[in-house]
Amino acid sequence: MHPAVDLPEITAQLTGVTLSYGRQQVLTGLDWSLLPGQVVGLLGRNGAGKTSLLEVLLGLREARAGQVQLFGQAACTIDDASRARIGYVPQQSDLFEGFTARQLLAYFKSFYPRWNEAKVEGLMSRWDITADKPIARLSGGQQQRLSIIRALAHEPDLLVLDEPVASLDPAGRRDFLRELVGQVLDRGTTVVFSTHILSDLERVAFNLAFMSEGRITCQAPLDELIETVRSVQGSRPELQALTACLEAQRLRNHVLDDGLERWLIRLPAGCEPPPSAALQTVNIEDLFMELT
Ligand SMILES: Nc1ncnc2c1ncn2[C@@H]1O[C@H](COP(=O)(O)OP(=O)(O)OP(=O)(O)O)[C@@H](O)[C@H]1O
Repeated sequence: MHPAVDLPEITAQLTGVTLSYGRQQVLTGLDWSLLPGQVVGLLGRNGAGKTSLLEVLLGLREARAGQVQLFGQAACTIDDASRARIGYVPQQSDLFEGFTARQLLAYFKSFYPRWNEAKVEGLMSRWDITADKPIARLSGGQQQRLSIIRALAHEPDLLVLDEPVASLDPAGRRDFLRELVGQVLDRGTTVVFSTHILSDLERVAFNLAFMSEGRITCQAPLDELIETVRSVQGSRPELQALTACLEAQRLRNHVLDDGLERWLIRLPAGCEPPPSAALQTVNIEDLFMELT
């Protein structure tokens, strides 16, 4: 008999998730898992379904089919103690505009067993948010920062951010990313956030999850993708033979005007293809264009 192994609890697990709005199918049998301490940048074109996916993940929207588990419970019926382990910054800020920042934070503090006042005070002063001004009179970027502070304050185990940096200036984005990384290193928080700003992802070398046609089509650390994904051109039989010989996985293929094809392939770890294979390296923008 094997000794019992203490496996870490999976933060979130989605299996065969399907979601439609009327006749429009947005999630199509999507599988995804998030592990403790993972920082995942969710990438997809406008309208790909990122917000819908994050809402389903959090149990805010019910999938038509499939299973969504959060901390080992069904996401739609999660208990209060587990819900308190989640921090969420939605794309549309839901701050109460009549409140001041101080009133808003005091209100939310009352819901959580854990609340890091020192972190709140530190971020409020570093991010230049006036505590006693009505939220409606803060700028869009300041409101977004306040929303991020609110989500970080109770030290969540899962932090979900839907385009959190959209209205932040470059200095604000850099500071936010530093805070995010600090959060993960200090507490092992699982973080998932959607973004269109690829340079921010390059700075932190997160895991990237690419969304296309209602599914997560590829997820891996950025540096691993840069190391292993290649573009190659040739006739279909040549490319078939090459990928078989290298034991590579085909991620995408395009038929070119001259009858040749261009394939995006993923090499197995440690594979060193011969120079004659003429493989081209790719960058993060190529990955976005090809995989979303
Ligand atoms: N409440 C809704 N009712 C009907 N259709 C919706 C609803 N919410 C989203 N959609 C549609 O579902 C699709 C996916 O939308 P979603 O907002 O999830 O995409 P997204 O990837 O977050 O987009 P973006 O990058 O532009 O924010 C879109 O075609 C959108 O029009």
